[in-house]
Amino acid sequence: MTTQTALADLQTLPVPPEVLALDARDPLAHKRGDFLLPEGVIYLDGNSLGALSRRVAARVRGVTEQEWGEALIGSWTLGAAQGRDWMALPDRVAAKIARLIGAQPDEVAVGDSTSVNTFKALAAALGVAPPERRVLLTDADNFPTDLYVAQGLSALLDGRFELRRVPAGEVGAHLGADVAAVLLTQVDYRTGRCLDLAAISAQARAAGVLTVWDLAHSAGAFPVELNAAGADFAVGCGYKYLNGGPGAPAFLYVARRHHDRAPVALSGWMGHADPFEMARDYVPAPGARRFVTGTPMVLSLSALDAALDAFADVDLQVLRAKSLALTDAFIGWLDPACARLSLELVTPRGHHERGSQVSYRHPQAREVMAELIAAGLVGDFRTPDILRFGLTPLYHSFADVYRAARGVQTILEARA
Ligand SMILES: Cc1ncc(COP(=O)(O)O)c(C=O)c1O
Ligand SMILES: Nc1ccccc1C(=O)C[C@H](N)C(=O)O
Repeated sequence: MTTQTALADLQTLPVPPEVLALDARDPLAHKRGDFLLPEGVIYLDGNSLGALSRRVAARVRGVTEQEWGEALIGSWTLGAAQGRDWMALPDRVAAKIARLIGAQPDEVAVGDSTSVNTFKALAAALGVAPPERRVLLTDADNFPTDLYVAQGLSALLDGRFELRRVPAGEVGAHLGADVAAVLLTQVDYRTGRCLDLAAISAQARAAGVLTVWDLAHSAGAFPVELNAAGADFAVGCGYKYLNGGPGAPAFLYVARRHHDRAPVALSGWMGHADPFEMARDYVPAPGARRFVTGTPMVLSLSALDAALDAFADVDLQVLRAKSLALTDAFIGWLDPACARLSLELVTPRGHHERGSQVSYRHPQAREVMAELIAAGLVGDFRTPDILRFGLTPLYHSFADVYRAARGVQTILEARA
């Protein structure tokens, strides 16, 4: 039997009653109906590109056809009166994201990519750090864009800051008197390992080091408490767990205490206190809005705005509990077969150390993932040997996860 045939009926694979019982008790089960997931696919890649929700599809149509097509320029200038406040979109979206990351609405700026916001955050952090601190500390295995942006900024600043890369687990030991800021991604994109944001932020603060958190794999996956942790800066993606769509605008968090001191590296007119005054000199808008650079990306901001409504009635503790239950279940269903199938779990088993994904090492990970995807089980391969499965508590059922675990097992058994 080929693996394709073995997996042909994955979507309809019978699910044991105890798994169905988990779905029957799932307080978020009704959320799945909000999403337009393709037939015949089990999609475990919401940590790369979140799924399309119905309200996003409808909103994008409305913004395109009515707000743009019919009202044209009026949607900028007459917007508020007609409920089409394009100019206020970044702030409206910021307020929705703020709730998910434990921040105040005026501490969040929305727009640009995560990479660009990482640049803004690092420049702001280095700008408020005491001048004698000359090291920018980061995880040696950080996501590439974080490393590249840090390298680029360090070069731009003529090497005034040394980029020091250490293993994530050793960051605490490197928070010395020469360190200005530390850039960390909370959830490792390969392994799904989650750093203790509160503990590290507290430790950094005690050492006089500013924190810059990349929440790409955190925001919308579980509650983040930036204010409570005393975190300084953070960035994150709009298109992963927030489901804002491909290339969705990203966010930047700047703690209030830094607003009036932190330099705005990309000081554009849309972060000006009064853009249409067309003044010669930059005067920052109040709060984090000053970090918005150019014209709001209306189509993609509208999509993200609509996508975020899926979270409006969601208790984030419930979201976290379901995420952990899903990842626990997936790990548990595959555990007995791991040794036989050369799968090595690289995601931590401890709840406090886990994001919302499960990753395994496998010697033929690239080929295995290609087969899984061809069979309708979509996860990711990440170099050099990682199989990665993103579990999203808003739209996954325990039945999906059961079938996915069976699918992985079937493919690997057929190869063995
Ligand atoms: C940790 C992390 N940071 C940043 C990014 C992406 O940044 P950008 O949206 O600028 O491509 C990703 C994924 O693409 C990521 O996983
Ligand atoms: N933005 C993308 C564009 C194309 C393909 C993947 C991405 C991802 O986001 C990858 C993700 N950051 C990851 O953790 O692997």
